[in-house]
Amino acid sequence: MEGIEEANSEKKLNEIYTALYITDVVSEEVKDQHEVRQMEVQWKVESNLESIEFNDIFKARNASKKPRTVMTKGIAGIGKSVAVQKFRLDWKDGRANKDVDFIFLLPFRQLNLFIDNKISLYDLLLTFHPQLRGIHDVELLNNAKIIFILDGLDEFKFPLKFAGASMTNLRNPSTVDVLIVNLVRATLLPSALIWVTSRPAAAHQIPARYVDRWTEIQGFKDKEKKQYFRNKIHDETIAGYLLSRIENSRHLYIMCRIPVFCWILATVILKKGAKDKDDIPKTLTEIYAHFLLIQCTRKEQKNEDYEDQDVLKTNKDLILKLAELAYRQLEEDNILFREEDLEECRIDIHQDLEKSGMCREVFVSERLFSKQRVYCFVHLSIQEFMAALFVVYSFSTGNFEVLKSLDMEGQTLHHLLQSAVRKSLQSRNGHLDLFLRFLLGMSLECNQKLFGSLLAGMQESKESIKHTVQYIKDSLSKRNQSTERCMNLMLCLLELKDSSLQTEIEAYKKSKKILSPALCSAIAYMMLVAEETPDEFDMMSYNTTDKGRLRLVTAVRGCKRGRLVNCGLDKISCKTISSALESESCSLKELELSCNDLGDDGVQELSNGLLHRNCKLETLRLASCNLTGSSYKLLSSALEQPESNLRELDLTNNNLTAEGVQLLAKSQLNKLILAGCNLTGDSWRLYQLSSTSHLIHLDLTNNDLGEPGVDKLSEALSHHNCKLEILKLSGCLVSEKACEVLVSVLTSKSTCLKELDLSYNHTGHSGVSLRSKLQQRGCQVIIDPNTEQWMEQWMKPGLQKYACELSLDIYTAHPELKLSEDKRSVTKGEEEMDYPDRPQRFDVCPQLLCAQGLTGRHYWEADWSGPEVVIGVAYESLERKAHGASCKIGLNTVSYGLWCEGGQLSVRYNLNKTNVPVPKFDCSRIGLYLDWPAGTLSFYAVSSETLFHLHTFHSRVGDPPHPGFPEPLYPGFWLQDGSTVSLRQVT
Ligand SMILES: Nc1ncnc2c1ncn2[C@@H]1O[C@H](COP(=O)(O)OP(=O)(O)OP(=O)(O)O)[C@@H](O)[C@H]1O
Repeated sequence: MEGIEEANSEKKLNEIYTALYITDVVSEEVKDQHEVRQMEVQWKVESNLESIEFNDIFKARNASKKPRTVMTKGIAGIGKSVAVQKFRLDWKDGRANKDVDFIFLLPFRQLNLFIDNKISLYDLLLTFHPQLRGIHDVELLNNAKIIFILDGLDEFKFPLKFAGASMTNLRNPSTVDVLIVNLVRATLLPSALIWVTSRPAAAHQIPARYVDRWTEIQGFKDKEKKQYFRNKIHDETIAGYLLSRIENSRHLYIMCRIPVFCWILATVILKKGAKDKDDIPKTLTEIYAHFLLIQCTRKEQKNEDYEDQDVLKTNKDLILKLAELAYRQLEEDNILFREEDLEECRIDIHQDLEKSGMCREVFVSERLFSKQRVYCFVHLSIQEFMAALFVVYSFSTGNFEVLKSLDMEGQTLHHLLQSAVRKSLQSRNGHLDLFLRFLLGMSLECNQKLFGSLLAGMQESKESIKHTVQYIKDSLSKRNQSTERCMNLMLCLLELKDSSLQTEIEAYKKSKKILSPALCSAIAYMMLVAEETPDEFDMMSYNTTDKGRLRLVTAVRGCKRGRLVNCGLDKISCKTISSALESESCSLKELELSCNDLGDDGVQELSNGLLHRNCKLETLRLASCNLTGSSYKLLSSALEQPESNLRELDLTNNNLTAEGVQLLAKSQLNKLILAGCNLTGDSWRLYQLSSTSHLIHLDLTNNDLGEPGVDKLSEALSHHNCKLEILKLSGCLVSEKACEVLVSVLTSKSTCLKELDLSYNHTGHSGVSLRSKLQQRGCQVIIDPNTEQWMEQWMKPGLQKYACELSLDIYTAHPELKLSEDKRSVTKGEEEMDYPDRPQRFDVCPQLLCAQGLTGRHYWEADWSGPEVVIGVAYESLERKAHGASCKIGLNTVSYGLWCEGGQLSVRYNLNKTNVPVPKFDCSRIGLYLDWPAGTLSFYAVSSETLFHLHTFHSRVGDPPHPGFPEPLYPGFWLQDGSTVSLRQVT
């Protein structure tokens, strides 16, 4: 086979070798983070993971010490064996690793053959490298610089037991598994370097403590995919056509990162190219079926047109014998066969193998050992394909005897497929995953046609396919399924051309069931490979845990609008998002990351993507993300890029410094939201901001600008550059006097302004006058009723202006909650109060609500003491009589809560729990700010007059401009025994 068999000719290997993308830092300790990135690279290999030159695999990186043992993982056919051969060849040709004395390549598939005998490491090396015979002094090996390459751990049939006794002597015989264990744990040849390769599911057989570096082969990047096909298909037209077809199909495009798949596809296309280029096979089964036909015609009908059915008829016997061999050996987990194995399947080594005009290339003889010949299929995936063919054929001819090991519970196709799914799920190393995909593919009527008379006996199968699809979906929902298994099951559905997949993903969204992290990985992957993806991806519509959400992040690159609000995103998620932004094919234009504690580290990661020339983002929302000064520096450098597309930025509820404002002033933004950013009248840069020629919409809601601020803004508004059309100064301490300044500026010259929001200020008569004057010029001015009552209230600084009067509602109080006379304080004791039964009373949960259902903007504070309390809000529909999560504040979709317990604080909504950073001061006073129309609820720890932002929830039930909460919200509390909560008078 190309790259392996023919590469016995080294020239061939140098010719066909196309650069592989190998990445670092895939340690088991960061497995979760890795899985996210793993999917990321599966989508498009152009991720921001650093790549490694494989010849440098043993070099120290980032000041760490040189690794002794390197594990390289990679899925089937990704190029592990080719990579290690090229590594050895480059060394042999003096192109790399010149200081190394010996490289010993020991493929596990061949090591299997030694398992029955005891052999010393020295003799084992002699068997593989007879040239060593001249070296009698074993000490020489001990002192030499040696690299052992142990290729294909997944193909080793025997467990590696690392707890066994050590051996140190090269000449002492032992079983080959013991030799490997001692090499890896450095008791044998401690100074030798070890490179192990494996398919992912089997890599864990070497404990993480013995592995110094984890790497992964990710396959071909885009450039290399193209290069591979151009090298392989010399006809420019066919190559160009194939590449454009691949680029148009997400599924094919993703598959083509896998070299073996490229090879098979190229072989098929080369043969079909002249004949039938409009019909590019798409699923794995289709492609391998075509490949089989081509292999069969290689010898006898080179370059001649052939009829598929004739080929199958002529070669039926041999195909079936090979298929039987493939299946029998797969059952045993065998990939190398001896002559007796072939004879058992009636394969005549001389005739059939010689003849293999039909299948010659499917076999390779490895005459490694003088006494025995061993064979294998040219690639394991072809054995997996042939094995599936044997199973389907046997089933179609009613030969159930040979299918005994599948433990079928009946004799229908559904029973067959179901037992195959079950078996593959039980497999320890995933060795039946690909087999299963082929088996399912072959059970489709449309694919059976490809096999003509071979599968003529198959019955109508639609019902069975329906049952099987359901069985796979049920298996996917099981909580203990690993990511790899889930992924394979999803790919099985693709192979079955199951059109309900998208509907299924929608059903997962609506389902009350908690989606496991593994299922989330699979869902994200499927969203990426789906030919049609939704315009919007809203993370909160999936019912899962933080871990699940981290896995879902990858899906963001497949849509135009990504909403990842309140998702507990961290630095790693930002890296994933960033690499999406860098990708040429990512169409993300709107990204909402509000209410995640990203901090400066998160923005640092994000800025790589924002700075990238491929970034197409137009809108970025980072409200309540705890950003500080350095975040603004990073953001502004991204915004200043001439090619930046970003036009809308929301920084609501972050602490924005004057320097931050100055930085943003240089941007090309059209819309900037700086609500609640702690700006004051002294933030003199405001002038700069509003006089930039790009800005059309500026929202400064809830900043204490006062007169000095309005003065500066007025100056900006009179600037000839100012193009502002919407200006929001709601809750900005705009007094009547300050408003007069606005009147004089805005009425003295022409203005672009179309909307001016002056609500929650005391603008008095000037406000009324401004409104009528600007109305005539086509500008809408929003002001509050001009009443004395509110005058004082709206001119209070900060959130105090929204202070509201609350009282505890005794009719909702649990019987063990004792209220104070003034209904502003509550304590949980053990004694039951004599409260009358009420439908609104909490019977089980020690909880109560306030009497006021809030809409509009409101601020209130509560003091708490005791072991544990929950402070939050709930809709009236919160359950009162039930046990469990449906009635407790914060554990369902109808309430939000801050849990205060000992020194810890966490916020909860439904399944989401986010620990919030605890400030240094005592957190016994909590402030809550509800902006009901905007759909935000913020929690603060209050110390003297300072508010420390803890967390903001964002409800986006409706679409802008009315995004807020759907119903009034009632403040409420849950108390543990001995705890007290008191509502404070906010002045
Ligand atoms: N770098 C490469 N350049 C060109 N072709 C490649 C490259 N790597 C792999 N191939 C093609 O893919 C085939 C499979 O590669 P290889 O056997 O190395 O995969 P593998 O990762 O070892 O797979 P498995 O886990 O199934 O053993 C090769 O025979 C060759 O045709």
